[in-house]
Order: sequence, then C-alpha cells, then structure tokens
Amino acid sequence: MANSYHVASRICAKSKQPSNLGSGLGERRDALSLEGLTSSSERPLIAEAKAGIPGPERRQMVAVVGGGISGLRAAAVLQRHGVDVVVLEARNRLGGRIHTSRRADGTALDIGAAWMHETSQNNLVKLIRKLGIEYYYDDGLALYYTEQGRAGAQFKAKKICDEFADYMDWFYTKNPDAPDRAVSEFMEDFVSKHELLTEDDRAWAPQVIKEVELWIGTSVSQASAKHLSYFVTERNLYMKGGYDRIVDWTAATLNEVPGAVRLNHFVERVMWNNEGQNTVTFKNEHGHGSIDVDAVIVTIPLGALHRKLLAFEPPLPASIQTGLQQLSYAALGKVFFEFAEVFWSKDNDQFMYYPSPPQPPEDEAYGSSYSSSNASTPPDNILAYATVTINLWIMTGSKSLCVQIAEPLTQRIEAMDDKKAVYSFFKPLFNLLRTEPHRALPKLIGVETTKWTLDPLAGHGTYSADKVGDEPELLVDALEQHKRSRLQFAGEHCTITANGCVHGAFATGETAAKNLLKVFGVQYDGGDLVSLD
Ligand SMILES: Cc1cc2nc3c(=O)[nH]c(=O)nc-3n(C[C@H](O)[C@H](O)[C@H](O)COP(=O)(O)OP(=O)(O)OC[C@H]3O[C@@H](n4cnc5c(N)ncnc54)[C@H](O)[C@@H]3O)c2cc1C
Repeated sequence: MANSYHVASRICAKSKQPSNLGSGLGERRDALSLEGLTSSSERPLIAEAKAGIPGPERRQMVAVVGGGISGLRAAAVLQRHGVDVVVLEARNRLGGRIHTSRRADGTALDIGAAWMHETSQNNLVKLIRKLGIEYYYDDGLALYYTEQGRAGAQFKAKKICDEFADYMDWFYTKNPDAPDRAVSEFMEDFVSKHELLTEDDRAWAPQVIKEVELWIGTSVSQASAKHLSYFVTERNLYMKGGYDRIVDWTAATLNEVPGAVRLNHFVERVMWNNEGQNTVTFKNEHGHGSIDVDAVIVTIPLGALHRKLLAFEPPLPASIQTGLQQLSYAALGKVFFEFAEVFWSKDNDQFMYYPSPPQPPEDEAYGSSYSSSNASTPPDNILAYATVTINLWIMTGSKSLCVQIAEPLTQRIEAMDDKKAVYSFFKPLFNLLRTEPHRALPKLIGVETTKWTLDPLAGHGTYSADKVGDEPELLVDALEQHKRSRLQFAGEHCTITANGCVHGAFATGETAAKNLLKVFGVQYDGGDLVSLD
C-alpha cells in the first residue's frame, strides 16, 4: 500500500463458485435486498435498454464486475451521465474490502478499511460532515513496547528508520537502474556501513523498520526497497461511524434503479472487444446467465486476477497481463479481542510492539541490551512479530483491542479456528500492555479474526503491495495505453497514488467511467463534491 498508512502516525476457473465467505464477523445481509433477476428475465431487460435507437443517441449499457467502492463509483458516474449500468457482485453485500460489522446498539466495527488516509488530499473527507459520520483523528501518541516492557531510550532507532527511508529514497533517485532489494537487506547494509551508530542502534533499527509491515501488509524481507513509501507526517481519520456509510452514499443512486445492482452474481467470464459487443457470463442462485453490454469495467481484486478467478476472451493484452504480474498482493490481518475490563492505557490510541533483535553469538552478547531472554530462537508467539494494537476503547468505547498483523503471520492466524489457541498466541502481548492495578488479565469476552486470506473474492489477501522486483508503474502505464478500450479496469491496484486505499480505489472507478464516457462520445460534467478534479 504505497502511499498510505493503515495504522496511524503515518491492486479461471469457469466453474468456481462464489464463496460468499464474509472475511470474518458476519455478512451484512440486510442492507441491500435486491436479489439477482434470473438470467431469462435479464435478457429482455438489457435488450430493451439497447434496442430501438441506433447510433450515438442509443443509451449505452455497461457491466461493472464487482460492487466494491471502485465499481460503485464507476457505475454511479456513468449513471449520472445517462449510461445504463449493471453492477454484478458475487457477495450478498456491497462494499467488498470495506466491510462494517454493526452491533445491536449500532456501534460500528470495520473488518476491512477503517481509516481515511492522506486526509489533506482525500476528497472523501468531505463526506464526513455532509453525512454526519462520527470520526476520530488518531493523532495521539503511541506507546512503544519491546519484550522487556515499555520502550526506553533505544527508540531513537525510530529516527534511524527515518534517516534510512530518506537514504533509500535518495539512493534510488540517484541510481534509478540500481537493482531492487528487500527492505530488510537494505537496512542491514545501511546500519553496517553507518559509522556513527551505536551497537544498540545497529541492533534495533532493523527491528523498528518492521513497523512498515503494518502499513503495507507484508514482511520487510519481501517488501521492495525501491518502491517503499515511508510516510510519517500524514493524518489518519478513523471511521468511528463506519466505512459502510461511504459505500451506501456511493451506491445510493444505483439502488434507486431496479436491476442496476445485482448481488450474488458471480461473474465467470468476460468476452470483450472494442466494437461494442461484449458479453459477461455469470452464475447466480438460478444457474448460469449472460448479459450483452457495450462495455465492461472489471474491479475484482488484484489477488483474484492473479488467481484467474475470472476468464477473459480473448486473453488480456500482453501489457496488462505483464502489469498485473509485476504488482504483488499482501495480507494485513486484524484480530479483535474483547475483555471484561480495560487493562491497558486508556490514554493512548495505539501500542506499537517491536520484536527483539536476533541473539548475537555468546561471546559478543556481553554488555549488549538485546533480548532479556536467553533463547537463541525467537518465541513462537506474538512477541516474535511487530504488531500495532489499536485501542478500541478510545475509538469506539468498547472494551476491546484490535491487533494488526502482517503476512506471513496473517495467513497463519486467519487459518486458526480454535479461538482459545488464538488467544494463547497473543496473550504475551497483552501481559505487556497491562497497567496498574491489573496484575492478571481480566476475563476474555470474545475473539474475532479476519478471514481475508481465506476469501477468494478478496483475492486471498487485502491489498496490493510492492514486493522485491515489482514494477508497479507497468500496470498503470498499460491501463493508460488502453484507455480507449471498452474493457476497463478499476480498483485499488490501478493507481500509484493512494494505491491500496479506499480513496485510491474510488478515484480509479471515476477514471474508468470517464474513459468510457470518452469512448461513448459523452461530455463529462465536471465532477461532483468528491471528484478528484
Ligand atoms: C483488512 C483491511 C484493512 C484495510 N485498511 C484500510 C484503511 O484503513 N484505509 C484505506 O483507505 N484502505 C484500507 N484497506 C484497503 C481498502 O479496503 C481497499 O483498497 C478498497 O476497499 C478496495 O476497493 P476495490 O473496489 O478496489 O475492491 P473491492 O472492495 O475488493 O471490490 C471488488 C468487489 O468484486 C467482487 N468480486 C470479486 N470477484 C468477483 C466475481 N468473479 N464476480 C463478481 N464480483 C466479484 C468482490 O466481492 C468485491 O465486492 C484495507 C483493506 C483491508 C482488507
């Protein structure tokens, strides 16, 4: 997630079934009740829309594959310009990787996106007041922890990470053709050559840089040094009132048109060409069906495209295929723990934990301030990983913590069904977060784990990430080359600016719609409150 930060201070199987796996914590079944029409009744509807008026005055019909924020925005912009749209969404809800779970009292809990990032440039912020959405800027100071407890002076290692990020940026600007390297490898090199660092600095800076794992969703041993965006200045706005409010606003005009939004429609195949005869085949509860349209916008996640969840006939242009391959997909996980009492600091928005440096050989260890444990192997529990724990007591008023983790740990934890085992794994972290007078941890009320990595409709992950060797601009360049095509793509992976983010995805939906308006010869109206230009 190049230009954003998910925590705080800082992109066929024809027979594949829709899984409707909810990515955790229950699907929202009630919000949109439009059930898919049967394939037999769809055909006359579409045929009606396309029939009769030849030439430019005939209304165009666009199929949007996927009802996440990018697909909904694309469809809404086209609809506003008089284009007929049909959004085909495989799940029983809209929003995709925006998924708000609501309690009986209305309290919102976001299982997917939870923050608006880059708030100074993010036009979606304008919807906060307009829609009266409760929000919280989590600018409060974080507390830092290591295996030994609350962190001390060694956390000037954070400043060394800032210096390292500056250095990487400068290095690749000066040497654009230098080979890409893993962030962790580059960091080891940096600290070993830096003459003015102490032993502590050299040991801890590579641990502290792991904090970026919680923004990008992948480990520093996989992350690209060349493309790492390291942001520490932006503000982040927590969507206390629930991100689904933004989805509902985006989908509002679509929901007014019967048949424009079809849930439980799993698209299997897109047959496309640039002459205007495009066909989308799908599966729903009634069986298989197809829709003939003038153009198609595909918004399924990058991870789903990688796994060929959807077939294209003819195959995609080579440049788009290459672009898709040269961008990776990552997995941020969230684990929610509810307790009977708040035993952690009520004053801090979040708690950052850094794992101990690897133990040096015995004869070098004397006098060092590495791990207090004598184990030469890291513990097989949460203390071996960098985590950020979100204080939901402050955010939502619930006696809950949300621990955010990155791959490969995300896959491991999300595959665990035994909640007791999950709690045991995380307990050492909670012991560190205890404040007086809590000598023992209070009763655990509940544990919930996200399931994005088990979800084919989310591409078995959460958002795009630049891993070593990736060339993220290739996909964006390829999409630009094909901007007059009747097959468009949108989604968080289709942008460099704000990629991986809700506002980035939203903007790509608008861009895909504008591209098709040009193809159709329809004048763009200049945009609305939240348009980028
Ligand atoms: C855990 C997590 C935390 C995040 N945190 C943040 C955050 O704090 N801030 C932020 O800005 N962003 C965050 N993001 C990223 C953000 O949620 C996404 O970038 C954005 O929602 C993606 O929107 P999209 O339209 O590109 O894709 P999606 O929302 O994934 O929409 C694609 C849709 O296509 C559907 N689909 C898939 N296959 C088919 C098919 N064959 N037929 C029909 N439909 C199909 C899917 O069900 C889905 O609804 C987070 C994401 C996750 C998962």
